[in-house]
Amino acid sequence: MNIAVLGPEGTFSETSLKQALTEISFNHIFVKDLGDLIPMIQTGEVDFAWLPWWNSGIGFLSDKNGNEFISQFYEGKLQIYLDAFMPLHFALLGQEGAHIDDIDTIHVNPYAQAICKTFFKEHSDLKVITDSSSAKAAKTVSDLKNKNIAASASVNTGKKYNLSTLKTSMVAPNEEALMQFVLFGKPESSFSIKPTGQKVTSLVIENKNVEEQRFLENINGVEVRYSSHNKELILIDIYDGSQLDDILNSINKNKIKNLGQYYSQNRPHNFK
Ligand SMILES: O=C(O)C(=O)Cc1ccccc1
Repeated sequence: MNIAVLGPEGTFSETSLKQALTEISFNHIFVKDLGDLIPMIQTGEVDFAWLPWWNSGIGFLSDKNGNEFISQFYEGKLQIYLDAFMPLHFALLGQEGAHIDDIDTIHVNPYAQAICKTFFKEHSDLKVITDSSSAKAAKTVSDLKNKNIAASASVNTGKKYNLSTLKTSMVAPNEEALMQFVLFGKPESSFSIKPTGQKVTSLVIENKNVEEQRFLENINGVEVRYSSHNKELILIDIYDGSQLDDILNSINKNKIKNLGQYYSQNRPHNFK
């Protein structure tokens, strides 16, 4: 089984994929950009791909053109087969011997600035350069060998690229950066794994005429997440035994797309 995932070696995506799929053997194929994952599925180059989908700090993720992946799932023929939640520990990494006060430039993935808001507010003098992934940022900084340039990626990824840790966490305590990754593919793909975790059905609903968008709420035990860019899309995750009728009655549903029923790993309890 081939799974496309964001590279190079050491991305948060790769780490979470390996943690989520310990039971089965698979090959991972690295892509350079998150925007490459959906096309890899559509052209049939791979059957499955692993995508960072939603984050507790920034909501649904978008590609570099600003298109939310949830919109692309809503419009395309894609299904979720599994998901997993993992906290992100962005560390500040630099050359060996560098001191945090030496740093004037930082390489980050496109989402780190929004996720580590407090850090970047407190260090507004830093020049920020965006790379396609945290591991790409670490690799670039390692190759540059300049004591003034740092990267943000995990501590382990720093070790992989011979960088030392200048600060173990760039995520402020009040910014718990929980990331939801999903394994997705075409609806006809077959995938079997021993079920663990919470059984979930995800629906995307076009929600026209909604005045006020909230971020995440729990209505009668049903978790509802709102897309922030595309004001018309909401995601509803239904758990076994939940009351969905009230919600479906309370929204003006034009179209519903079922993204599939799957098992969810490490889903936080406050989602239920
Ligand atoms: O850059 C990485 O390491 C990724 O796996 C992608 C990603 C996207 C958003 C937050 C953290 C990681």
